[in-house]
Amino acid sequence: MSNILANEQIADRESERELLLSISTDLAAVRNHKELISVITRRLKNKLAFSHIFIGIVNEDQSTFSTFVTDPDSQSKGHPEYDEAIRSKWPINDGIMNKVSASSMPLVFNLEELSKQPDIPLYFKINYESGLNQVIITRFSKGGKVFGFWAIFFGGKDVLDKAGHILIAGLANQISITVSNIMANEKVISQLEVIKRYKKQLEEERIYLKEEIETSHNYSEIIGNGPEMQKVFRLVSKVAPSDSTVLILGETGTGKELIARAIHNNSPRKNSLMVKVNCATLPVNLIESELFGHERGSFTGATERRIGKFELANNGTLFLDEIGDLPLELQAKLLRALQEKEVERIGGKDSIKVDVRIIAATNRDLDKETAEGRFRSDLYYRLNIFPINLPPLRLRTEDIPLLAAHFIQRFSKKLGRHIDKISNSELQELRHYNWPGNIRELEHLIERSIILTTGDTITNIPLPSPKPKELNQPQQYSSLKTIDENERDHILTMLKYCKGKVTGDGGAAQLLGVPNSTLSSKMKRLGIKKEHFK
Ligand SMILES: Nc1ncnc2c1ncn2[C@@H]1O[C@H](COP(=O)(O)OP(=O)(O)OP(=O)(O)O)[C@@H](O)[C@H]1O
Repeated sequence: MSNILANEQIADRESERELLLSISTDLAAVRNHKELISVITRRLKNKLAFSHIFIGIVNEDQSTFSTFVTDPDSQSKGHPEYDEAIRSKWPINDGIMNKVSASSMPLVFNLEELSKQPDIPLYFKINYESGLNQVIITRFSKGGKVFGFWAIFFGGKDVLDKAGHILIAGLANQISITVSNIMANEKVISQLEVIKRYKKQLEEERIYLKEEIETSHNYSEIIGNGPEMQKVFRLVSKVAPSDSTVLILGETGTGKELIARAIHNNSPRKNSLMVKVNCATLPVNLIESELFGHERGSFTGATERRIGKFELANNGTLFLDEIGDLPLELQAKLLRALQEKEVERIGGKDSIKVDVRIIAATNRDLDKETAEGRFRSDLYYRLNIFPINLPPLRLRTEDIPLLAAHFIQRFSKKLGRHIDKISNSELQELRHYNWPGNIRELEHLIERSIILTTGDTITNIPLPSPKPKELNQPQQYSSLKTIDENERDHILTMLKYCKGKVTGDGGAAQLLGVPNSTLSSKMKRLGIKKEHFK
């Protein structure tokens, strides 16, 4: 008789060993939660006759645990509190899990008895209320640290003998290895996601830089032989080697960005980036994110984390173009960043140290803007450390022949033409024109002339013609007026001359050599309305 028992026990152990061996092969192939639950239910449900299983993982706080997987066919699924139960975080120190944590063997609990406790965790309560009677819970541990739990719920009572407990302990060991592999796998996947996001961001930055190089660096030659520009060049060479903040002032198209690049390229920061931010073209919240960056989800539309131009310019130069147009609420934030030399991304918690040289530019009269409360005086003082005034082209007509030759050479090469001269009479015309759009206007006019010219000499420059008398008189620009006032007067003169035509052929935007949108925004800013010029 005892021999028969011994034989049966030997046979049972054999079959358990086989089960452990074969399930370990299946578990080794598991990659995710779904496959894990599928192997456990497929291989063990009949053998152990359980009703429901649950695997929980200890959270980073080490004092709570959360669901890792549950049996999708559990009979407790219909319970009204089931969803809440599997979504919650549970304290380990609940009188049950802390006991399991301390035991190397599975522990058995009677759900009916547990349910009599006033503070029974919801998870046990709903399983009891769903008709389950017993739960066997085993800890998962690694390197002496408990990192999860495996709970097996049964409908009957006293369903497992000692051998069953030993089998569960053995299985728990194998399942814990699989769970830990899945967690490691998920960590790698999420890190890969982060790397992918960084890669995307770097790609965006690369595109930004490429565009910047294509649009600006090719045009880095600065022409200017006359005394006005020579004075500017002397200032540039004095200030470039230092880290001083520079404020470049001048009308539109006078070459402020070109000078900013020259300062950067002649500074010790030349091997890092000069990053440009146009403070006039973006709405407030976008400029803030443009300058300081944002964390993912910090505002609607912030689907990715993005670094700001301050960070991008670290160790280099930040060129704040149209600084006079920066909204007041951002002026305070900019001032703080300049003073503290650190920035905070929108939605971020930490400050990031930045080492950035600032060059700012504007065509506004900042003295007036400050006096009228549109520009913070403290920010103005902070920026106005080394001002450089760029003269308008009408005050340095001696540079016109060289500039014209420079642009003729550039555009005939670009357009594949062989034009290398301009007739004397046309050159005289250029010298007498008033250049409201300054060098940019000259640049555009020469490009247009090259397209229209058939021989090798430009004989006709499509200057606004017949030129309105007043446009040929530089003295109309009063040095007593502010840049804005002069600009307003000039735009009005042009609009009147064009009989109120703002855009299109022969319209004021074309004659001023600026895009339609630029003229419209200038008119808005300077308060120019239809009734003023019609
Ligand atoms: N001294 C110069 N020599 C050669 N090209 C110049 C010079 N100054 C300006 N330019 C050219 O004129 C155009 C306008 O210059 P830039 O964009 O630097 O002007 P800006 O003052 O920054 O204008 P805005 O105020 O409208 O931004 C550019 O294409 C630039 O290359």
